[in-house]
Amino acid sequence: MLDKRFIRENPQAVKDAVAAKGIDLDVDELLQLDRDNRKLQFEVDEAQARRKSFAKQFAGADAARRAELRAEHEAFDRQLKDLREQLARTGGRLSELMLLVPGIPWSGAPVGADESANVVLRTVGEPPEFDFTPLDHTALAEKRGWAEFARARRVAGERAYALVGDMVMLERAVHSYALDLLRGLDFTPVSVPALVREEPLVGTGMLPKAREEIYAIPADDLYLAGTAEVALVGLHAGEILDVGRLPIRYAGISPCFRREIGSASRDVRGLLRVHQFEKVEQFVLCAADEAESARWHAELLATAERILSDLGLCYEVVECATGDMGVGKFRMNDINTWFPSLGRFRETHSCSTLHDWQARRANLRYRDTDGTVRFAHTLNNTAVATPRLLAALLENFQTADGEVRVPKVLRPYLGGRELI
Ligand SMILES: Nc1ncnc2c1ncn2[C@@H]1O[C@H](COS(=O)(=O)NC(=O)[C@@H](N)CO)[C@@H](O)[C@H]1O
Repeated sequence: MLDKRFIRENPQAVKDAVAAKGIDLDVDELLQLDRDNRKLQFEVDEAQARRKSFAKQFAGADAARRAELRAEHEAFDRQLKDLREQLARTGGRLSELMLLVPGIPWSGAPVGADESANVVLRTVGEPPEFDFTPLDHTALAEKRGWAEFARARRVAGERAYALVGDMVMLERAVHSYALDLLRGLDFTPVSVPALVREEPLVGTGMLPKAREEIYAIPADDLYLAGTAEVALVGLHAGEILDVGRLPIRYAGISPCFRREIGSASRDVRGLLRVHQFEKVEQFVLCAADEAESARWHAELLATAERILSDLGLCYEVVECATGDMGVGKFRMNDINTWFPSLGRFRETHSCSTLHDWQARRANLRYRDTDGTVRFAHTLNNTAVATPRLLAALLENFQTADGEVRVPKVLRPYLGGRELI
């Protein structure tokens, strides 16, 4: 959400963002609704003031005059009721459109309709060379009995999987390593609900836009969140935080659920695109200062790069285009990791700066040193998301006889084993 005053004063900037992000929103309709809404609000306020004067006139009037005043009063009340109904309709429509307004993308974002316009900023490490024909992660996991696909699908339908044996231990090792690393950076681990109400989904920007991607549980008016980011944004919603508590840094952990309607035919095999997965999420809530947000964006990105470098994986950092970054983003960098079976890089991390776009929706505020109450800035990035990252580890570190070399940083979590 943007500030209405900003939209009134910068209509072209908002229209440019709408076009660059491919949003279906008529900014002129919104501005007209805003004018109508303010005019109606003024008329209602004025009418209510006039209504108060009736009581005084009534008190000093004789019987005949009172009868006249009563008739006027009834006509007047009908008119006020009608005004209030118009105001409610206009206000409701305006609130709907305000939720569609995109965040203004930063000037360095490539302008383009989708990820094909993304620009690779740097590639780090080298794709592994094999002196044998490497297996893809699905074949390797099945060969080693590390995953159940067919049986899991009998239980949970398409894209379901079960991790078995050492794959479970590897997943926990990856998460524990990421959590320990984040704790060392003063991020507080928080295990958050994946069962959430509608408000934090609206606050994060997942609703109204991506409703068809979210599992809903209408019997309880609940939803399954696709990322811990939702609960982390919602955690302090409605509070006014003391500026001394900022920046709030959370390492959020939760299962993540996604219907993947938009990708129905893609990655239907294996562990790359599933309906339920586990993620450690980097989340920052900081003061409303662009330099502060830029600093945290760089830190969150560097931490994800450090994780991939520590794991020994080859990756590229990408500047996301306006049409790929999503409605609320100011800036988004993806990190794509090398997958030998694909012979290309696939996204494993996504780092975003949102300035106060989420905070306005979620009512996330803080009291500044001068006493001013401001909307905060929020940022997020993946630390690790499994099983997609496990698939990368299996494929990149497999040996000719189907074992997997354990990255040094994970060995302490796997009883010191160098091979699984
Ligand atoms: N359907 C899925 N199956 C497996 N992994 C997924 C799926 N969707 C996303 N991921 C993993 O989760 C990471 C983050 O997802 S994201 O939507 O890009 N971004 C977020 O959720 C942000 N909150 C940052 O984590 C992705 O980079 C990918 O590694």
